[in-house]
Amino acid sequence: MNPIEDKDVLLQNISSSEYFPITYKELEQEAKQTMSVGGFGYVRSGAGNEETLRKNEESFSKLSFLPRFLRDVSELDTSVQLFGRTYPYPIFLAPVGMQKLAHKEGEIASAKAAATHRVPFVLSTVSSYSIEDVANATGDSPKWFQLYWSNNEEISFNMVKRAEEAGFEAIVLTIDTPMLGWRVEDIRNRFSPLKLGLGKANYEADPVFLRSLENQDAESIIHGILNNINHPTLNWKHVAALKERTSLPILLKGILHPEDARLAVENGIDGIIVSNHGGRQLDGVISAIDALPLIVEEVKGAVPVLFDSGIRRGTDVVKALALGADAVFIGRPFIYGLAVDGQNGVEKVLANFIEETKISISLAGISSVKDLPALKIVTS
Ligand SMILES: Cc1cc2nc3c(=O)[nH]c(=O)nc-3n(C[C@H](O)[C@H](O)[C@H](O)COP(=O)(O)O)c2cc1C
Ligand SMILES: CCCCCCC(=O)C(=O)O
Repeated sequence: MNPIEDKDVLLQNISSSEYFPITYKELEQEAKQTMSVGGFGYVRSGAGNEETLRKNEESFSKLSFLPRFLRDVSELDTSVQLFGRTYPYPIFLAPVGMQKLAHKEGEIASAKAAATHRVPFVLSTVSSYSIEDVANATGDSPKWFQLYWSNNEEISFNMVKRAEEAGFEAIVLTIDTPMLGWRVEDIRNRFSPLKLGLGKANYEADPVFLRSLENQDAESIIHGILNNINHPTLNWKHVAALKERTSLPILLKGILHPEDARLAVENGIDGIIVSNHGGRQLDGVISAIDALPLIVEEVKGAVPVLFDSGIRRGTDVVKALALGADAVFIGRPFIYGLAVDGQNGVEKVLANFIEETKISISLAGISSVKDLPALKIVTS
């Protein structure tokens, strides 16, 4: 594929009479206009003093490319192979719960937008539409399921079984959220989406969860979710038990310490997602991009290493791949696109990411995503 062959997206951006924000800051500003104060605050904010949220972006700015020239960059291969499948770009959509906060069509709109680009969509456990709703709306497009462990582990196993039956292709177990971080903005806004019942679709559709309740009225369902969603006992034994219950690849999301990466490989995990949850969990942790090379060095190619937290534009995608990530997830930027213009907004955000990524790889003198680890990056 010629990197500048498909100029439609760029031309659309330049010639369209309808304004659509391009940069992250512009997207954030536009999204703010369409969302409730509590909803926007929930998406935008990080934990504590937002040190990590800021660091995630600042660390990217400190990385500089050392590009190569006089190489033929007329053809570009952006595809990536993971778990026996080929995806057209190294860009996926991160699991983000309760997307109705951004748009009434929530995950259905985002998943359809991902499908138009054949980009994998990761459905959160606490989504506003269920596993089955999203599967029915998106056919055979690539989808993964993100699992928040339930204290009643049979609920976890049943959700994974439902995802498997609905055609989801991988399970992402989030390990950095045994409980919610200290979210100052939400406390200030008195905003608790789970207490409002915004993330209940997968629970309401789960017979094992419903059977675990004494009553099945709205209040009991929310109470049941809250009893299960904080899961401080989660440990490696649960990971082993999960492995026994599914044949799908399992990725652990939230790894920052090389030792945990080593344990993940030892425990037969299929993939690692280096992430600090977008600075929403433990404030003061290392920026995810600074943690990435440590994990890549430890894992030595034994399993794919994926990345999220702080990706704001195509050059960030290229930096993460150059530092050894096999693919990256976009979080807040696509949620802002969803808030601004539903499915269309997510499609545009993705199109802009894809175009800027393609242009940046070529300008760095590289012709294939697989060769990006050869691109030199310095800290300045
Ligand atoms: C509003 C919001 C909700 C999120 N919900 C989930 C979730 O349900 N499960 C999960 O594993 N991560 C969740 N995340 C974290 C994302 O998957 C991802 O790690 C994070 O957004 C990356 O940071 P970035 O948005 O700054 O790029 C959420 C993030 C946001 C902003
Ligand atoms: C205790 C888990 C609640 C998760 C809520 C969704 C999420 O991950 C977030 O960052 O917010």
